[in-house]
Amino acid sequence: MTDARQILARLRLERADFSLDVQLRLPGRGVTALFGPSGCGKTTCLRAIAGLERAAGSVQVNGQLWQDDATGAWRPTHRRALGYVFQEASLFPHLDVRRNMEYGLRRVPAVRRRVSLERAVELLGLPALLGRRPGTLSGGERQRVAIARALAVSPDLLLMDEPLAALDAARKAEVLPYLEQLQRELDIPVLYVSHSVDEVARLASHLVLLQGGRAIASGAPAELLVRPDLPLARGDAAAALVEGHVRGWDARDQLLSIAFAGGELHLAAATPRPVGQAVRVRVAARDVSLARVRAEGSSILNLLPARITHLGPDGPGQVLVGLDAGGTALLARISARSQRELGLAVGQAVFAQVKGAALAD
Ligand SMILES: Nc1ncnc2c1ncn2[C@@H]1O[C@H](COP(=O)(O)OP(=O)(O)OP(=O)(O)O)[C@@H](O)[C@H]1O
Repeated sequence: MTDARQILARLRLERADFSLDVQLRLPGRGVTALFGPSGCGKTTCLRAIAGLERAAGSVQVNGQLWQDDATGAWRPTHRRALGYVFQEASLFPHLDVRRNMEYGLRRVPAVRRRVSLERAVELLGLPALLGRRPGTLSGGERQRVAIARALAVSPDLLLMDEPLAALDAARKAEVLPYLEQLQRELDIPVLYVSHSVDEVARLASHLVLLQGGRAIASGAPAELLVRPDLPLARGDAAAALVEGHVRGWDARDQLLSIAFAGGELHLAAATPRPVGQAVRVRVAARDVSLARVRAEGSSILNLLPARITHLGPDGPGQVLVGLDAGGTALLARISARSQRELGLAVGQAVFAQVKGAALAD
């Protein structure tokens, strides 16, 4: 990584039945998702970076040293320029939305204010809610206030701990576009704890996989999601992330065409998207079948020439197949019988038949 903007953290911490031992080198911009099963240490990592938990090691955020045990440097949490958003918004019930936001601002010197309160209010769509008390807001609205409050302190790093986990699907869908918007509009790096692959696929530009207090992989989501040696590529939820751009929309058939390195994908879509817009498409492994020859007279719209890069068992009677479609990695989950009957082997050219695909955003 040559970019001077980096987040570096070396964190070691021992508990009775848990130990954290990670060395993170993360991009100093964009959204980095910390992903892993319950109890793997995601929250502990975030809290240690914030200085809420005392881990041994060092923390450096885009050139600012927050902790360095080698020199004894330690900035307490209130002197780290960070915003923290929790699963549940912890707002003062007796203050209206504006006062809740102003409360967090008292400690921020005027010279450090890069994001104005008005800007944060506007980015999270809150102008109409400023006079309301938290008790009168929906869960999604409360969480938007919590995010705006964290932004208004002009943080150098925004830490978000499962900010959508307490919301139902409809409220999640309401808040997600705001998270995307603030990512587009503000240049503030975000560490985002999640155990939802959907959120990672949609928001993350970098992904760290944690397991048992260790970082087992760190890299681009599209690469890690399909790595057969990692848990994400296993099981029924496995899906590849295809990065491409909108080529067009067919109004009669309500189909969106997405161009990507391996060809073109057609997705059902009721509304058009601007031509040229960058999009991510999720292609579930179970929605990809394989053929040795180009199928004729098939109802499958998406047929992509690909080469097999990996073959391995994945559960009873199932095989995970890694594919390279013109430089884009895909996964297929097929039956062991099909693999045998088709005589599939690594290196072979096949046609990937994609039955379904969905925009990740
Ligand atoms: N205050 C604490 N005291 C003792 N053990 C703790 C404390 N907080 C967390 N732990 C333990 O440390 C380990 C890591 O917890 P952590 O909350 O970081 O996991 P997580 O990946 O964020 O989990 P989840 O997805 O369930 O929130 C777990 O075994 C947990 O039980």
